[in-house]
Amino acid sequence: MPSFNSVAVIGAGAWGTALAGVAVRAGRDVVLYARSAESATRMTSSRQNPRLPGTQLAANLEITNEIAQAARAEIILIATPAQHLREAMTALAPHLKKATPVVACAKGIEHGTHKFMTEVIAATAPDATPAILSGPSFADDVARGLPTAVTLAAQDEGLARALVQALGSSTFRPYHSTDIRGVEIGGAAKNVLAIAAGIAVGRKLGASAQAALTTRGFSELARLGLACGARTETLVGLSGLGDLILSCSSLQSRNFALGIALGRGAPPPKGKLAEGVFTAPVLIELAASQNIDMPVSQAVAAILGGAITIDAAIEGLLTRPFKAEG
Ligand SMILES: NC(=O)C1=CN([C@@H]2O[C@H](COP(=O)(O)OP(=O)(O)OC[C@H]3O[C@@H](n4cnc5c(N)ncnc54)[C@H](O)[C@@H]3O)[C@@H](O)[C@H]2O)C=CC1
Ligand SMILES: O=C(CO)COP(=O)(O)O
Repeated sequence: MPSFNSVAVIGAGAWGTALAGVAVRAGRDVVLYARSAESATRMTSSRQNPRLPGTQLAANLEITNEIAQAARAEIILIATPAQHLREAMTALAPHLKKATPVVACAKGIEHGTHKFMTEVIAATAPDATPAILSGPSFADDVARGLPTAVTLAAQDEGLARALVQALGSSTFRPYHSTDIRGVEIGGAAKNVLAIAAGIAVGRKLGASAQAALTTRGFSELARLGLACGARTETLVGLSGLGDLILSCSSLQSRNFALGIALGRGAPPPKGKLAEGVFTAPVLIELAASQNIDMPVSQAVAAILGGAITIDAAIEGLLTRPFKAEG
């Protein structure tokens, strides 16, 4: 099993900064890459990141604006938004050493190409080794050192284990897997379903409806996952059901919070990345291409796209024909 000592995190937003802290806690040499030279300089002197208020950056965390410096690390974690992954990888790829593990930490599916996160990595850096990290984990919780568990998948089980050893600690517990596709489908779909759960809460449909929507949401996530080759144990694990439960029930979730605002007819929270908005149209295109019925995700995509009102979408879901559970 390889052993790794250095980690670079690309993307100095909330999640990238929290993950950089994780790697420091695990005892690695860590560099955090910020795209803007100005924010790299500011973070270096203030030891704060406005995207993660209240978190003191570790004294030994290096912050850089030089992509070539970041590319020298033995492990790369990419924590940009999903739709920015290709751009970040394109800048990084020419500097990477062969076979460097590049771990996708974003949750989404690429517009236009329908590519999952590790597929974008493989397309932009064919000599790198893609992996994925996903699970129920708010950046703020992770940055505060609260206990969290996630799934970390790579095609090669030995590599997945080695990445877990390099990043894991008592408060950040990755479970290793080789089911890359299962991990990335769970992370992408849960954001769309969290918007639906938020809408139900914002519309005051009640706790029972919230539980029913979350469960039926899981059912469609699992249908798509299985059609795409994911394993059941992944779909019911941390990166699937675990993250879905968190995001469909916690006000900390930006996707859930967006749904609540929509349900109330209030303006969406400002300056907050809600990946489900970008994932919804691609997710339903992907589902259609696999002949998979995803009524809840379809309703979210139609609401976000302005094709249907929230009331009409709710009516549509409630009047679907009765059928066997599954
Ligand atoms: N915030 C959270 O609690 C969690 C977020 N995630 C996922 O992580 C991803 C990022 O989310 P956040 O960090 O919360 O968003 P954010 O909006 O706080 O930060 C995104 C960062 O990416 C940077 N960025 C954008 N394009 C870039 C590029 N080409 N090169 C380098 N940096 C670039 C931006 O400058 C910004 O600093 C999303 O896919 C999200 O779903 C996953 C787990 C937890
Ligand atoms: O992915 C997350 C928790 O696992 C963060 O959720 P939001 O992006 O909805 O805030």
